[in-house]
Amino acid sequence: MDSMIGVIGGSGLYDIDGLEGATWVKVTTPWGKPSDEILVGRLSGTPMAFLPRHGRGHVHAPSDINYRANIDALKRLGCTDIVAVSAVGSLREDYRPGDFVSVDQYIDRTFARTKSFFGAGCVAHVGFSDPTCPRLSDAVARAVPAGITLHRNATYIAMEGPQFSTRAESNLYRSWGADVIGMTAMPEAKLAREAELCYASLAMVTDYDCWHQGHAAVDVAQVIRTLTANAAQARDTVARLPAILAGDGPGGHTRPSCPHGCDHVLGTALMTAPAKRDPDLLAKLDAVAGRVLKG
Ligand SMILES: CSC[C@H]1O[C@H](OP(=O)(O)O)[C@H](O)[C@@H]1O
Ligand SMILES: Nc1ncnc2[nH]cnc12
Repeated sequence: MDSMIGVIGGSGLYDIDGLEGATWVKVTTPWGKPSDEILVGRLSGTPMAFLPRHGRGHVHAPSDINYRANIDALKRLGCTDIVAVSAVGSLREDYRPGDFVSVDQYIDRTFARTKSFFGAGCVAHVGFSDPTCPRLSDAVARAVPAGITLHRNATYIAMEGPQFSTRAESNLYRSWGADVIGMTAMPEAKLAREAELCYASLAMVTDYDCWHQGHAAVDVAQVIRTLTANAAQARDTVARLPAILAGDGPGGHTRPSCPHGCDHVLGTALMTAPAKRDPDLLAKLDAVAGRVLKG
């Protein structure tokens, strides 16, 4: 299979540099408009697509992002892998502002978002015990430049927002064992799984949320200060990724099927009997589930 890396940029990352032949492309989807046009080009020869999650100029709030359109658009363009860059608050002393975090578990506390491509007329249940792809997460971890502290195997709590947490909530999430907090990884990671895309996180700690007695409670100015200082390292990480992924594969821009099965989850997930499926929904699922619905 030909590989294409999709990068979803979070707060503070609205474009990437160094893409050869870079063009902003408008992608239409059956789920509505993605957050923005998508920057498509090649990095070290590997096809790459970059989508700013909040749109250029940060116009979409976390609850208003069209997560389904974003994931569909990236899949429609040919992405096989998604690296989700995000700003997070730290819920632990040893995760300091400026540190990078590789998330591999999520707690979903969001409640005002559409979380599935499937539903009435085509019901599906995909496995989500391991929401990120270990192969892609390892590659992202190896791409983080030397000198940056990287914490691996972290748990991310996704809150609805847009307000930051109360101190009682922040302490509650700490007691649950969550390591970092943000507002956007859900339902993004769930939808990437449904679309059979490998998904990995590159989170950047920007603040200590509000639980830490020794630090002021989070505010946007603090988040932006840390992000501005870190954006270059996030861009470097993305720039190093193609060579690392190519070195893991058979060479060229092809890659074998995901050894963890991310690209085959729909094989066992569809519940609705073929005769009972809704043709309108099936038509919308052409990019996301075409592999299993065709023929
Ligand atoms: C600007 S602070 C809150 C904002 O930042 C994070 O965005 P992203 O995950 O896209 O990097 C957080 O989730 C909130 O949306
Ligand atoms: N403390 C925090 N809470 C939620 N989202 C965040 N993004 C960055 N810092 C955050």
